[in-house]
Amino acid sequence: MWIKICGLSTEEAVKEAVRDGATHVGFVFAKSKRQVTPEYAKYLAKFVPKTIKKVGLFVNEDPATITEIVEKVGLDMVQLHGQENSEFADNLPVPVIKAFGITDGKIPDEIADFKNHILLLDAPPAQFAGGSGASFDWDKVDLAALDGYRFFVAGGLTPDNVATAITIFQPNGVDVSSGVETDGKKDLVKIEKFISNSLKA
Ligand SMILES: O=C(O)c1ccccc1NCC(=O)[C@H](O)[C@H](O)COP(=O)(O)O
Repeated sequence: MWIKICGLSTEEAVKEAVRDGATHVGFVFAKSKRQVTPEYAKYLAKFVPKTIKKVGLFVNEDPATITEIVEKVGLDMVQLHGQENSEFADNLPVPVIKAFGITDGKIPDEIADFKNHILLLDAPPAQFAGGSGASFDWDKVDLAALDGYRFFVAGGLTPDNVATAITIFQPNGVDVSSGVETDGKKDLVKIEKFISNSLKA
């Protein structure tokens, strides 16, 4: 099971995620309250062993800028939260996670173009492109539409509901940001609980 802790912006939170068994850590480079500079992400990356994937989040960013940040920080993967198409993803220098907002349980037909990439099922973008803490309607999703795809479930996951999400979706991975925060800051106890509950599920 992949466990991705997203929107990390402090040394303590990165170290906690690493210590507890996260397989992926996410740094947000899009405009956001969780945004980090490439320079600071490079510093945080020093606390991430090579076995754990460092993922950079972008929203409709220019590919040259993404490539520059990938190289500068040493990112292993890129997560795209905008209207990027599969050709855009195919031309990036590292593997891609493509976020799809799920409305009324409908898995978008576009996922077919991203078969070679990893999907991230998320709440539909509203005020924010991601990281909103909102869920989508798990019960309405046609799970058969996901056959043959590698995917993370995300959107409103918490230490308390992650085991249920794993039971329903049998995903390759789970991803969280808001659900391991208290008052807008990463909460080390919640990170530990999220990871241990994911591993137990
Ligand atoms: O976290 C952000 O601020 C953000 C900004 C722009 C694009 C994506 C962003 N975050 C994505 C995530 O952190 C997660 O991968 C996903 O959306 C789930 O977030 P959450 O519901 O907060 O757990």
